[in-house]
Amino acid sequence: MASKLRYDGRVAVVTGAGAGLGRTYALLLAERGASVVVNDLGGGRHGDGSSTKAADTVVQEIKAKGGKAVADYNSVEEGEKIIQTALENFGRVDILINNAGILRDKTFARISDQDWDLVHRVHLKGSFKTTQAAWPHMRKQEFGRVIMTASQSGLCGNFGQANYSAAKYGLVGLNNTLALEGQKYNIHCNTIVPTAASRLTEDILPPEMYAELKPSLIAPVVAWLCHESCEDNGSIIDSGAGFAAQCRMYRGAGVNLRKKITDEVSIEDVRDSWDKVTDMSKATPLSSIQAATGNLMTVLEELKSTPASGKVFKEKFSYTPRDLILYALGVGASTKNPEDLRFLYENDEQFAALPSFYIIPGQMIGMFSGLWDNAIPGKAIDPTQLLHGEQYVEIHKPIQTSGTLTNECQIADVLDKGSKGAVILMDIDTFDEEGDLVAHSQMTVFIRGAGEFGGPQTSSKQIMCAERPKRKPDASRIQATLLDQAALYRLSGDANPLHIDPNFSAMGGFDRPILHGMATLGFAARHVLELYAGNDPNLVKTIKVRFTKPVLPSHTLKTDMWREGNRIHFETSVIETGNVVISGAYMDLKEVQPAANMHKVAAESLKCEEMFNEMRKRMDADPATAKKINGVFLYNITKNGQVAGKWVVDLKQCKLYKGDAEAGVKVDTTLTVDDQDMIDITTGKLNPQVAFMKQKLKITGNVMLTQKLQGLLKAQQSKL
Ligand SMILES: CCCCCCC[C@@H](O)CC(=O)SCCNC(=O)CCNC(=O)[C@H](O)C(C)(C)COP(=O)(O)OP(=O)(O)OC[C@H]1O[C@@H](n2cnc3c(N)ncnc32)[C@H](O)[C@@H]1OP(=O)(O)O
Repeated sequence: MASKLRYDGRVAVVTGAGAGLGRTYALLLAERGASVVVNDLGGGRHGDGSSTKAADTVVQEIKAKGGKAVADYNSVEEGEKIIQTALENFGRVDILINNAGILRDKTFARISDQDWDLVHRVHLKGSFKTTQAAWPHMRKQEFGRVIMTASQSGLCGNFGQANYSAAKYGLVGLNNTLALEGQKYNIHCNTIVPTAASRLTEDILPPEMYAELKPSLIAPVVAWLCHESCEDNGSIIDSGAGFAAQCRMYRGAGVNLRKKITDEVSIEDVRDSWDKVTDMSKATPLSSIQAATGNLMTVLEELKSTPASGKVFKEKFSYTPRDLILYALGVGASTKNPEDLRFLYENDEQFAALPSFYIIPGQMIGMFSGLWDNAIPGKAIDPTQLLHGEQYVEIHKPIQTSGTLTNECQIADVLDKGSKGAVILMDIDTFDEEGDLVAHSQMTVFIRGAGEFGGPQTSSKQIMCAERPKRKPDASRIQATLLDQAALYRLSGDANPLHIDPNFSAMGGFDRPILHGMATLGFAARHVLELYAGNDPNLVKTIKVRFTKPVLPSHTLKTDMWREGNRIHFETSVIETGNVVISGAYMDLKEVQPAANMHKVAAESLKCEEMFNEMRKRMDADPATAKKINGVFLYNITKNGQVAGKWVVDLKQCKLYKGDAEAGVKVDTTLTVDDQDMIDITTGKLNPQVAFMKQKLKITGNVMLTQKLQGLLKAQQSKL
């Protein structure tokens, strides 16, 4: 067996050592060689009276066993006198066990000032006075072991002991700080939380338990804490009945009540986060004040680099009929379709906003609110790498044709798409002047190269696209965009230079400025509206799209549609490239109203596409002929002579462009396409527009006709 721990040469002061725990400590330490000051005022357990008997008896006991001890009868409130006794009798003080205590139990309402003060004076002030008197001697000798005596009544509370609990918990605080201040002088301060049979507990604990709570089962724990080889400092040890355990203050993982460093905290924020505030499942010990406050520093640092998620930005957006008309023009509404007058003419009986216009008020606010600053932790947003990723809108109430709307925008989430980029989800609620919700939108912005910041890859807040049916489209609509489509669209508020400035778009990696995603969406949504909602904006409930490839102004858009109940799935591609540019898209309608001319519109679109495809096939099959021909104009002329569509077919590149010279294609000939048939201009039967174009562009050269075109031409010629 290892040698017994000894305290030879050590001088121990034990307060309240006349009975109970104090007496047992004194006896044990003396037995192991310490010289002991047995302090006891000899009063009652309520702090009344005094007598020398208690201390004297213990001193005699010690001496009878051959130990060294001296009695002290001072009150701990005069702790300096007790320490003086140690110095005078033994020349030093090494160990101080602050054990003396009294009770003045009363329910809180009945505690008098005297009850309160007396308990505090004995426990808290007494420990302070005695320890402070010993402190300089311990510092000087660079050794000290101090014990505070707390209680479960302090740690947990106990009915009828408010004064005692407060004093006992106060001793824990005193212990914590003395442990820090004494450390460098090898003064260790620890706290015992005893549950023992003593005169303080004899009528509090049940008799069967009282018998088991012998002070002698706790004394070794205290003695160990007082030994020079014990390195604990600041520990709080709960002990009783031969059991001992460290107690600690723990703190839960907690929650940041603010979303951004500039935010304030509201009472509602606290209420809404309360579950997280009080969750102790991931609690860790509060080991030091540095660790505790250091954690707050970490929280602050995180806040500084946290996206503005959660912060609501409010701003107003005013518009007039002019804005609705300009927007409609920007997304391809045209007077050539009389049905479109309701979006283009303020005196039209049904004049209204296009459904996709409901996105505009919020999008503009979102773009300029500064909400994006710091959106991606640790990354600055490079505007040249920013692309509109997805868009959702849910229309709740029709807007007037002019007015002021209020938008509330907030970042819903920021997603990490690894090496591809970051995705910012922004939610926007738009309210009218009556405070009614007009629309809820979600705008998704893709920032290329801004990923890998450790964020989530997906979000439950993202409104998802829907997969289209696998069958062939139920209907399709083709419409060419203008070369100046982006220049026109940007007048609706999105002045992003990506859509107009060649230098800026080059920095973004594009050959020339690209079309706004919202312009493409506007075209596609109009196509669906026209074919499935009778061009009635009031039938539209929701629109959702994903922009999958950029569109260039002058590209020809083809929107394929699939009806599934009141949901119209759609997908938009660019005829010239074959690229799908909008996917996973849908429009939910209150009810479906197929266009009266749907069959015709769809057939017309398909005819154009078919023609184009035939030409491409022919080009592939006959490259020799193809070499001789640069381009062909295609005109879609309605019965009343209006040009409903015009394209340049670049036969070299096998691409179809919006039909004017700026597309950069040398045109060899022009074909006009009637609603039904086609006319070869070489017959001389030119309509005025084609003649003008031919003259203007000085068209000469070969005509290349597909077999189908030749057939149609023959039929037409025979009619003529
Ligand atoms: C403050 C200012 C606010 C500004 C708001 C907008 C302002 C406007 O002026 C800007 C515009 O209008 S830009 C024009 C319209 N948009 C476009 O042209 C973008 C077209 N899309 C693309 O080029 C690619 O899809 C591309 C590049 C976006 C992604 O393609 P890839 O890099 O090849 O990525 P991919 O491998 O397909 O997918 C990687 C992960 O990202 C998700 N994802 C893909 N496309 C997305 C899109 N469009 N939107 C949202 N998420 C998209 C994928 O699902 C994938 O995620 P996961 O790995 O989790 O499956």
